[in-house]
Amino acid sequence: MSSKSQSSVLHKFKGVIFSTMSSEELLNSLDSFEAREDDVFLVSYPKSGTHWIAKVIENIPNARITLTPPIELGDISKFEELKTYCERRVIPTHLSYSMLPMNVKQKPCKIIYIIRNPKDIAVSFYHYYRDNPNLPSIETWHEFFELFLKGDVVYGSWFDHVLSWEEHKNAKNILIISYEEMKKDPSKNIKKIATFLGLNMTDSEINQIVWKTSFAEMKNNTAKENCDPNHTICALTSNRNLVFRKGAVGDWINYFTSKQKRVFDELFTEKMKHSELAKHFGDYS
Ligand SMILES: Nc1ncnc2c1ncn2[C@@H]1O[C@H](COP(=O)(O)OS(=O)(=O)O)[C@@H](OP(=O)(O)O)[C@H]1O
Repeated sequence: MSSKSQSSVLHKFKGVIFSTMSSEELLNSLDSFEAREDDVFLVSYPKSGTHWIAKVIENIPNARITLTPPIELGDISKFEELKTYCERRVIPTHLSYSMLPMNVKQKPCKIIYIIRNPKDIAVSFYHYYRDNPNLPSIETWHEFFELFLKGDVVYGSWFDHVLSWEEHKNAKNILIISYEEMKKDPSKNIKKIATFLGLNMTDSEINQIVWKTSFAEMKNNTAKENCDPNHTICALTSNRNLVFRKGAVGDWINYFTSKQKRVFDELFTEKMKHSELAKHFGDYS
């Protein structure tokens, strides 16, 4: 760590590290959030592709939705702010299942859980930590790898996050979307998302969304959207330039040493041995 200490920008809530952009008061009050039956929660561990899926949903014709800022970003006034949205709310969050407001679990709110190969997440997260003034400074990939492995990063351990969703993966109101499957067949997955939300689309509308939400197109539009506070769906920065880095599958190979790969794979095999969600990564892990 250099210029900033961990404690100046981070704090712990229920054993999990959060940025001070999520106030303790807000986190303590999550259970007082009033969910609406038609709310859609867009849930992910950081760097799993949240902005991508949000953009897909925003572009579905006649969806009549409003993308809100993350539920855990800000202070206690957040819940009042969320009440002001009249349209169907799409609410992003990086919270694990156990931290999700009670009310969301009691209502038939729809939940889209996005998953991604954790090695690519680690690399994406490393760059994000390194360049984000709202997070502690990280000197090297090696340093970040050790923190990621121990879960000593914002939102905690990737393993704990995914496993918290594992037993809910077959619930009727939960849709699992994988980054790798989105990359392989965006049309199929965009259709899956629309159908899950009860919306129909023609093939030509789907093709339009594939184009509008391609990595190149989204990266090109960041300059425009950076100035628009309505496009802040990231809980850790409002600077979208930090979000659109490479958009590739398998970039981990350029960072992991063979020893790091072995250590990570051993931990993965041990922690994820009963996980069906892990199968979504196919050959990429
Ligand atoms: N359209 C599209 N296609 C492919 N990949 C995309 C797309 N949009 C975002 N990304 C990549 O997703 C990574 C960021 O994930 P999140 O949006 O979840 O980030 S955040 O946690 O909300 O900040 C980050 O991954 P890396 O490039 O590997 O760092 C983004 O580049």
